[in-house]
Amino acid sequence: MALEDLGYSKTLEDYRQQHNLGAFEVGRVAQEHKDRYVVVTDAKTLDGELIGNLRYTATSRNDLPVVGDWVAISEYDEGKGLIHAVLPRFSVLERQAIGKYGEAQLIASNVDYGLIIQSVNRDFNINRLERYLTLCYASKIKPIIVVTKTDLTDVQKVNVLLDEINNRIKNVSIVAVSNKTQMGMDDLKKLIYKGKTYCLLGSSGVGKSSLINSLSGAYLMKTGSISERIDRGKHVTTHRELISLINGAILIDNPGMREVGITDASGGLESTFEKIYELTQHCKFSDCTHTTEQGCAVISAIEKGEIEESFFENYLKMEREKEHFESTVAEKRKKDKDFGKMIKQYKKSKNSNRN
Ligand SMILES: Nc1nc2c(ncn2[C@@H]2O[C@H](COP(=O)(O)OP(=O)(O)OP(=O)(O)O)[C@@H](O)[C@H]2O)c(=O)[nH]1
Ligand SMILES: [Zn+2]
Repeated sequence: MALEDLGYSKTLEDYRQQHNLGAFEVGRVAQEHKDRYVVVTDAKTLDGELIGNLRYTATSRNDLPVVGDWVAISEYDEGKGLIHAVLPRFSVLERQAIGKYGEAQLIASNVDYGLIIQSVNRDFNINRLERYLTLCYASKIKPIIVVTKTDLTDVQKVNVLLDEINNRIKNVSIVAVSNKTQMGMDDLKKLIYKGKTYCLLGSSGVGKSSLINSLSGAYLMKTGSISERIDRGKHVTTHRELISLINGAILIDNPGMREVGITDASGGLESTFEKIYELTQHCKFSDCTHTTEQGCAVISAIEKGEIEESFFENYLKMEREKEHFESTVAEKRKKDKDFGKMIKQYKKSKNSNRN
């Protein structure tokens, strides 16, 4: 596959030349295992390992390749490659590291568009939609909202849902589709662009696997809830994380992506809740808490029906979470720093004892 079809760009090629990486091949990381990476180049698929220098100079796991990364690689043996460098990322998707609150873990990089999926039935939840939206904005991923399973309800109900989304969420494309009847799929396909990378965000069972099948034009994914799959006693046969879509686009679907929640969303909230940020500029008091103050522009907008109260409540909830997350990150950094200091002190005293 040509590198451009995998999403390779002139910016990356310029970087490669400027950093004397021209002697190596370039490829895109399609899978990440413990110490090995499956890398796709224009000619073949390589089983890549990191050169020692890359491993030892990495200051954190985030300096190591993730799915979606572009890397400089050389083939040293049939099908085996050495990864020399990770090219700059234009977007990263991260999530809170499991069991380590306040720490982010990279899931994928260089994603252009995030398809935020919700189904019209019980999954539909506008607050959660804003959560995924914020995650996209924080990750520099352009969001597209996809409402699935429209065949399960009537057109009017779908329109009510679409109105509800349109009232709260501005400047984002919204498409309603059915994987079953393929209704609306042509509209969605118009938003799938050549050489661009997509990811799917949404709860379990909303139809992500079915959508991959619809958008790849192939039966790549077994669908059905986890229990359905266990009943059938079968799992997805081939493990793919970098998937070719119609129109020459790419989709990243790795296990981490399916569990993504919200991590450090600073920056993202300003975009999702732009209207509220605008209003707060007009509050009478600069330290307004927007709860009981006279002259609060937010309260007044809610009273006038200009914004929904639930929209504001979701904003407050997410702001609080963000603050909590940021404070745990700060605490963790401080702890690490204190620990570093302690080690230094210990070494110093050991040295002076020796003298
Ligand atoms: N009626 C209807 N059913 C759908 C549609 N899309 C998916 N389904 C069904 O919903 C169930 C879940 O679909 P999946 O595509 O496996 O959902 P998923 O989001 O990939 O689920 P996880 O793998 O658990 O994350 C399956 O039984 C599908 O057949 C749709 O548009 N209409
Ligand atoms: Zn206020």
